[in-house]
Amino acid sequence: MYQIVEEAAEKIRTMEVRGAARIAKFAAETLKKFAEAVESNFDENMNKAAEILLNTRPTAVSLYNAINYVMRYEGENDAEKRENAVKRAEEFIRWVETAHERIGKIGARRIRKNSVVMTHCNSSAALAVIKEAFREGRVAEVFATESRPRLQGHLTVRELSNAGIPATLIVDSAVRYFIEDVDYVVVGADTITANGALINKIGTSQIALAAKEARVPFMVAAETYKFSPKTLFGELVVIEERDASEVAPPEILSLKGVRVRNPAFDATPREYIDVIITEIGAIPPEMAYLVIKERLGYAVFEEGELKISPKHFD
Ligand SMILES: O=P(O)(O)OC[C@H]1O[C@H](OP(=O)(O)O)[C@H](O)[C@@H]1O
Repeated sequence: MYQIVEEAAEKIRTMEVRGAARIAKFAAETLKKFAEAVESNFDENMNKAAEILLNTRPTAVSLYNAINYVMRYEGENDAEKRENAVKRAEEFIRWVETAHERIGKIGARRIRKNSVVMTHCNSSAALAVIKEAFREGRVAEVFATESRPRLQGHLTVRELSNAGIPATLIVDSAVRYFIEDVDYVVVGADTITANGALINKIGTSQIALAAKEARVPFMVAAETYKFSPKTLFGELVVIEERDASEVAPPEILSLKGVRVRNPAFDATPREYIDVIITEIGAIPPEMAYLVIKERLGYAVFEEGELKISPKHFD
């Protein structure tokens, strides 16, 4: 029974399944399958499964929000709890599936005709905006960064090519070189904190700096389940540091006195962000607190532990 969960966790850890939205949806799908398979001790088994999924990648709060949403199931007995958990998992999956279309439409409106857009990594939310803007004649060309070390930029240019959108792939260090040719930066999010900071793929904050200097608007596309309720209570976002072997070959890793570091994400303060495009509207980063409160539900401390009861609006 735990095989479903262990295998899913491994796929998230190794990034076979990646991207903040995809891992969240995948976790909800996995919990749904697991709930359907649990025969007894529903609470105990579900808690264990949730824990295994949670301990895969620490940074994207979408994973936490997905698991938390499903785990707030209710019921008098195991059968009722199962039914409710499955229902909640399906609700969360629908939330993921419907958000992009709205984000695409809202985000596209912010982009003027024939613009050049720069994006980083591979974000399904940012691509939703770019693709819709292209359909409306607003995007003419896209600069996509390579996004070392995992090269998600290759996925992005492949996707752009499939959509017929002219794309230029650049190395991450060429961002400032090309920023003058760009009208907008559009990136995704792994987490938005209560104070409106963006946690996204390593290198995002450097792009934000270059964009600010060149007065290029910096837009973030983020579904509301990327907002972090935990940060409202002072918890800091854990930045995942991945294995050094993703960055350098063995002959470098074995050099005496040399350390190789591989943080996967960085933080961009809200001052660098013009707007966050969510499925409920284009909001300033200063409004993150309200999104967390209104959209993700209330949070309370119970026996010293933070408990969050997510709500969902259609
Ligand atoms: O949810 P969507 O918009 O698809 O992606 C959001 C973010 O998730 C990715 O992380 P990783 O590649 O899983 O480390 C990137 O940082 C990307 O910007």
